Amino acid sequence: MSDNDINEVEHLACDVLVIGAGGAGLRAAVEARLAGKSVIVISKSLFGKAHTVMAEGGAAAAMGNVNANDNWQVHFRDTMRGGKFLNNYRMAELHAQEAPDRIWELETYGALFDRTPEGKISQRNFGGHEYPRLAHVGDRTGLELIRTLQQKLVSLQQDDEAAGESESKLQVIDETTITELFIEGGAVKGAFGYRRATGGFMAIAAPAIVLATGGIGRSFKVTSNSWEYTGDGHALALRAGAKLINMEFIQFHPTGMVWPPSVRGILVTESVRGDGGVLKNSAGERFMFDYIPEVFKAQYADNPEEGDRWYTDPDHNRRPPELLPRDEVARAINSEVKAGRGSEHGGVYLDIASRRDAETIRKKLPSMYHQFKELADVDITAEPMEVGPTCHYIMGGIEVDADTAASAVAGLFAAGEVSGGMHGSNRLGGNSLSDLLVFGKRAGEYAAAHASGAESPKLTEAEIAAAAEDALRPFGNEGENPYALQSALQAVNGRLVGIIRKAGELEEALTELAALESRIANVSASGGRAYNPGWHLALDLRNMYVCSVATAKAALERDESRGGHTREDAPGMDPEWRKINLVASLEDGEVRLTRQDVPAMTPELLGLFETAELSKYMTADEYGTATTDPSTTVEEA
Ligand SMILES: Cc1cc2nc3c(=O)[nH]c(=O)nc-3n(C[C@H](O)[C@H](O)[C@H](O)COP(=O)(O)OP(=O)(O)OC[C@H]3O[C@@H](n4cnc5c(N)ncnc54)[C@H](O)[C@@H]3O)c2cc1C
Repeated sequence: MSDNDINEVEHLACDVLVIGAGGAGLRAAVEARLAGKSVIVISKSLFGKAHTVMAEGGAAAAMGNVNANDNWQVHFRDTMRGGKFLNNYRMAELHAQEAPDRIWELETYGALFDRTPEGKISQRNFGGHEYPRLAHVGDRTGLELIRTLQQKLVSLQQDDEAAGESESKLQVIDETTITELFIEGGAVKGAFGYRRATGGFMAIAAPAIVLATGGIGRSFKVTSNSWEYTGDGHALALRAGAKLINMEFIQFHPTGMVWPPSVRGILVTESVRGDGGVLKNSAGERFMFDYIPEVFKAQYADNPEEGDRWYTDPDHNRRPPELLPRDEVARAINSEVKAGRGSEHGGVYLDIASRRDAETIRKKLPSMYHQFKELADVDITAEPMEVGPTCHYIMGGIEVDADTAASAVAGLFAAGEVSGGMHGSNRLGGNSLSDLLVFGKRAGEYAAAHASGAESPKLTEAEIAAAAEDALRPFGNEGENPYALQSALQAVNGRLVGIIRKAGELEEALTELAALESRIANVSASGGRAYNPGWHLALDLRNMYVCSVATAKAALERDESRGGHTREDAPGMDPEWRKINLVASLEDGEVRLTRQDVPAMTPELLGLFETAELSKYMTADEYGTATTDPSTTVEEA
């Protein structure tokens, strides 16, 4: 039997297919199974190996365990401020309201969070959050989250067995990459993929699909993301007819490792700053005090003494500027390095050694301690770390309905990092783990509901054969090596679409990307189909390409600076741009951009902010109708 014999295709079927086994995918799978549906979860990497497992700092939820003043309204306000008011307000509202329940629910599934002295779930400070809000397990929160959700999956499988089912109705297939979605009449009906280990093909019929594939970070060389984050879900959705929004907004986390070169980009958790670490330049100055933007001046300390007092007395002092939202801190580091005040290897210093005792550091930041000791031979209890910005997260993603997580394609849902809107132009730390729990659950629930009313779809041999032919094309090509092409793509993005952008450079990026298009279409793979990472990368490249074009086009169009999009030639936020989402779709294989209104916040939610604050972001006609209720002002709510 030849390699590409159609008879080798495995045929599977389920009610709800979940693509991605990170936090969003697993939470969706649990919900869909609890709703009585048969579920298949597919994961490109090993089961359990997802971004979620790498999450360090914690999950943001206004439980009020450490500061009783916290509540969903304060969390909502922080999230909108962090996103510079471009967020889909309804997603931010649902997220703030439901995150505490999603965390407590994890406890009922068996999660063991760190505790306060009174025995409640402990919560830590993070940038942009007014109160300590991140439920955590040391600096290994994602590991506990994934462990717990996997355990829940196993218990649901055991329930199936106890109920006498011959096979569980919740199946997990790992090391399998989905390369195509099947669409008929504007609705999804299944997916096609290959097993990485054997190269064998698989076709899965399903009336409802949840995309939970994470981000795009591997389109940049310096990134905290791992190999599988190649924008697959974003690209699958585009090709299926769904839309992407806000693709210009990419988060460069301020603190990645910068030395040695082999580990450049690996994340240094924000918890280091949340737990007292400060940023210094080569002159030993705490430079963040020079970078507090006008819109945040009221909330951040303007001197080190007040900033330091805040750690023990947050009710009477303002936060230190090291805890500004990530976009602000990343830009500040970039400016210090550019001004010649950087560290030896092109970053700045992050110092916790002079601020906390060695035992506290080792207890609160065990992974960071080991990471620096083992990878850089630096003892963070005795010396500062060298850090610099690293591509970390994409705020842009599949446009979804806030309540149902449904995309524009019938039966196609999205949750977690692959979806867009929730975080506006910049995500606050900790808001991703809570986002994926809240919207993972919703996606599972509504996908199950969609499947209930749907007929079992049929996949045709012709469409399966076409998907197989596409997947095998690199073996017949005589083009370039996929690794060389990935490097070329990363170089364009890093040089021209990075942390600071200019119109001329973005135009250059689009020209260079266009030149890469045919080279990527002609990428070649050699060898057999079993365990062939070169072939796998060849298939991923077209996804990275289309995401990169969407980002560069939107970054060129948005001539203002906001959150994770900084235009040197258009500094400052423009209130007119705040009203606009840039929406990408695919027409005849080309990425097209359209402008779409950002949904207007309800008067009740506008009323949670003071007019003076809204006036910094919005035009007068937008906030003019806001009635500021004195009982819910920024200080009191
Ligand atoms: C080092 C690090 C630390 C972080 N710390 C925090 C933190 O403390 N708090 C916080 O809120 N956020 C944090 N984040 C961000 C957060 O972890 C991620 O945004 C989040 O986990 C994304 O979850 P997800 O479920 O959307 O996707 P992921 O967890 O990324 O999972 C994606 C899944 O999709 C699969 N997949 C991808 N493509 C395909 C395909 N084609 N076919 C089949 N499967 C596919 C992958 O194999 C994987 O199973 C951190 C991120 C990193 C990198």
